[in-house]
Amino acid sequence: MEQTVQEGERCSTRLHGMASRGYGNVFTSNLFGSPTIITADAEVSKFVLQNEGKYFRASYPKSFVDLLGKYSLLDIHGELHKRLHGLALSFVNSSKLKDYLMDDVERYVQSMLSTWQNRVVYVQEEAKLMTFSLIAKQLLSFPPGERTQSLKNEYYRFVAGFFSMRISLPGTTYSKAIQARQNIVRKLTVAINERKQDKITEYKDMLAALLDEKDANGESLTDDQIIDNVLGLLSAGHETTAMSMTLVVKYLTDCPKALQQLREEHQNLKKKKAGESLTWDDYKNIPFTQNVINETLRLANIALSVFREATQDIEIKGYTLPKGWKVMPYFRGLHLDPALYKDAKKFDPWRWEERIPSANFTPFGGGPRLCVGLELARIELSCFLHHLVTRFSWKPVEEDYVVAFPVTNMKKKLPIVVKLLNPDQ
Ligand code: HEM
Repeated sequence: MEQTVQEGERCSTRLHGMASRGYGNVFTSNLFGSPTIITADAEVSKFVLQNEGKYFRASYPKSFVDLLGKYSLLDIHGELHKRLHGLALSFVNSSKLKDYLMDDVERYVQSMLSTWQNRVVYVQEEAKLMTFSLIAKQLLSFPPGERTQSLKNEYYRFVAGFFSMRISLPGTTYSKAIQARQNIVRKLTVAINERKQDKITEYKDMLAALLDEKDANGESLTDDQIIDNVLGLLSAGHETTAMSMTLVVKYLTDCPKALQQLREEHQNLKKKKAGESLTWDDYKNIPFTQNVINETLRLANIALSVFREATQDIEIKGYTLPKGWKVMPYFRGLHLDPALYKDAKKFDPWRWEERIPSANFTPFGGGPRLCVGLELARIELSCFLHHLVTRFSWKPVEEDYVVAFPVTNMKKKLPIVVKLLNPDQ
């Protein structure tokens, strides 16, 4: 029987209230001032993701668009989206990962971990610092140091604006974020101009790819388009991975059996010595590590949801989703649904030994907007885990817990103390 989803019909009206209300459902709310359908139903969510461009279009809150810019991947559609999505994807495809991006990851991970002994380490802080430096290197060839640091400082004022009230009065978080965006734009304009004057053509970074890009008529991208895309990748590509690194440490701390099995998998890799790099072949040969990563992504739900809008009335599973309504596939609801995952709130990497339907697991979204950096993220996590578990043991300094809204964070930034497994190394 056909149903039209009515406002307030089911469940909660506040996102963070949903965790206690049961899952596997379609219900409505009013978010960011718009009537919104929230779906934690695998079939409906998959339909929404797959039909991007047909019945749905990405539609992020105004504050996101103000900050990321009108040419960021999140807010472009149709042919331009297809072209720039393809370009971003080609920048982090498997052959580039294998040929040189994985080497960067190895270097940056090892450099971070080399400073972790004999002090309290706030994993969340360190991971964010490292992944920011890494993406700044991969996008812009910025070396670690002053230039990256100054970009990072502006970035953190900028990112604070995403979930703030859109109030443009002096001193508000939002207007500080807009100011930070302008500062970042200035820095990126300098980088573009330097590159245009530079005779060296050997850069292998995303900026080089964006500067070289031409459409069918031979037209290059404008500086505004390039800047918004760099900023989009900078935002999409580092805190997500850093938070996954942080949470995997938390989950392994609480599950010694998984830590033990993970450590053995890495120690057994062709009997590697601690400190030796993880190679591409190793990466393809660590199934338990991939299970740990999947389980971390499932439980952590770093991307809580994505934002879409129905472009026409559309019926799915007996529901009519009205044209113009916002639609949010809510990944936390999906990934913690006890009907889909037994003991859904338990960290259980062994559950991945059974096949789990792809519609039930969408940490990277799906359809035409599937995350372009998913393999880079998996490699960063694999290299991090490899060096962490083969070189160190650790203990939490104090109890810490996950804050899940509006973005996932550890309340105390996950303080740990780290010891070398083998002090003679
Ligand atoms: C654990 C880490 C990550 C998670 C959980 C994650 C999650 C997601 C999700 C859910 C989307 C879909 C957005 C939508 O449909 O509207 C997405 C898109 C995207 N991600 Fe990631 N991501 C991660 C890492 C990365 C990395 C490392 C990069 C950098 C290369 C990256 C770049 C992007 C880009 C550019 C998009 C936009 C794609 C488009 O709209 O065409 N992500 N990501």
